[in-house]
Amino acid sequence: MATLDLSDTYIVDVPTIRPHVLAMATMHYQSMVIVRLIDSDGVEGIGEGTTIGGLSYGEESPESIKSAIDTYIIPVLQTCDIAQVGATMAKVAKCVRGNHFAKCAVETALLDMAGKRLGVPVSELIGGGRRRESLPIAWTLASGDTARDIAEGEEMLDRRRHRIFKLKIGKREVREDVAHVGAICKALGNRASVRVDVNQNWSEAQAKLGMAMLHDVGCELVEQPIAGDDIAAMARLSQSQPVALMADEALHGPRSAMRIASAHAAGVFALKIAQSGGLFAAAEVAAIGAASGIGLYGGTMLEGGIGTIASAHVFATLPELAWGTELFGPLLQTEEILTEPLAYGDFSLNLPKGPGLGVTLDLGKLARFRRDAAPVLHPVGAGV
Ligand SMILES: O=C(O)C[C@H]1C=CC(=O)O1
Ligand SMILES: [Mn+2]
Repeated sequence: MATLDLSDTYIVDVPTIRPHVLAMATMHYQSMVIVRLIDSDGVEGIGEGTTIGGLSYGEESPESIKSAIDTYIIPVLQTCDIAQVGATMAKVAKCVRGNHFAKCAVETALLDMAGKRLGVPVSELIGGGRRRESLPIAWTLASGDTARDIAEGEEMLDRRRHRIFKLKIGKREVREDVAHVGAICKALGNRASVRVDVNQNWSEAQAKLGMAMLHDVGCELVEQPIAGDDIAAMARLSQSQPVALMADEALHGPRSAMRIASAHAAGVFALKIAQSGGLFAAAEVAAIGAASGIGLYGGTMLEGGIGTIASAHVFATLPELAWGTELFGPLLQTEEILTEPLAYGDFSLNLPKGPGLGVTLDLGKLARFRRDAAPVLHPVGAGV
């Protein structure tokens, strides 16, 4: 039996190394919600709930994630034996609808504590346990400038950090975007895999044209070309276009995964722990995808070190991960908020072997970056 003794939730704003240009927002910093729990035996757990661009990506914002945790989820935890993670999260699900990012942050912290109590990594508490020690890591080229993206891609190849590149498109005219992708495919040639993410910004007609043209210039995968709730149109595109369609914003946990799989509306799933509603739910999405012959990809919400390693623990349990992962979030930030940075190298991320998540929060950095204690001055007009 373990009861919750102490908890706190922080919004942490860390600048990005360069502007990150997406169809719906340009990021100059990343805002992460960090939760810390300490139980009656003094065992500590940490979790993260992070979205992109305030409310421009999804239905939860950093502020709503913090408020859902503090106001509604922590009081439920106070009534539970938090050593029983599954039972605790089932009770949370009964009391709090939706709020997947907030639930994911809390479930992460509970699993971190459970792993520490049992002396095993979190990956051993998911599915059949860990099957791989490292994961391939893609990088997103999204400076907004083709020449700069090519130079960045070359640098990543030289440093053996990434050889899978995702390009963010959907903001410009379709033909302009395809020219940008074509130039990058030509420059990086057969040394890299080039994919795109449209973040829902095309109409079906634009997607039909764009996907056909993207296939012709050598792009291997098109992520969420149209609205994620238009499953029928996703199915038409996925079944008619030669390039693979990956579902991202369309996926909100096992039931949405089942709907997309049944409709043959995607060839690939972008697995995300936060969008799925937690680590267990993400593993269920993966199982539905795998059983339906859908390729799997380990996605990110550009989390920092905690959310990134939590995702890695889940992805490391998967038998097949045909499209690799994009767990590069901490590398997009100027500083990591962990005492030891995550182990990137040789195009991969290596998993920690220690109990729980296997990472430690740097309390000095937390104090420096937390929004309430150290307000950050953002450039005027930059926003998110
Ligand atoms: O997939 C998304 O839409 C979010 C994210 C993942 C990589 C990146 O650059 O943005
Ligand atoms: Mn995406």
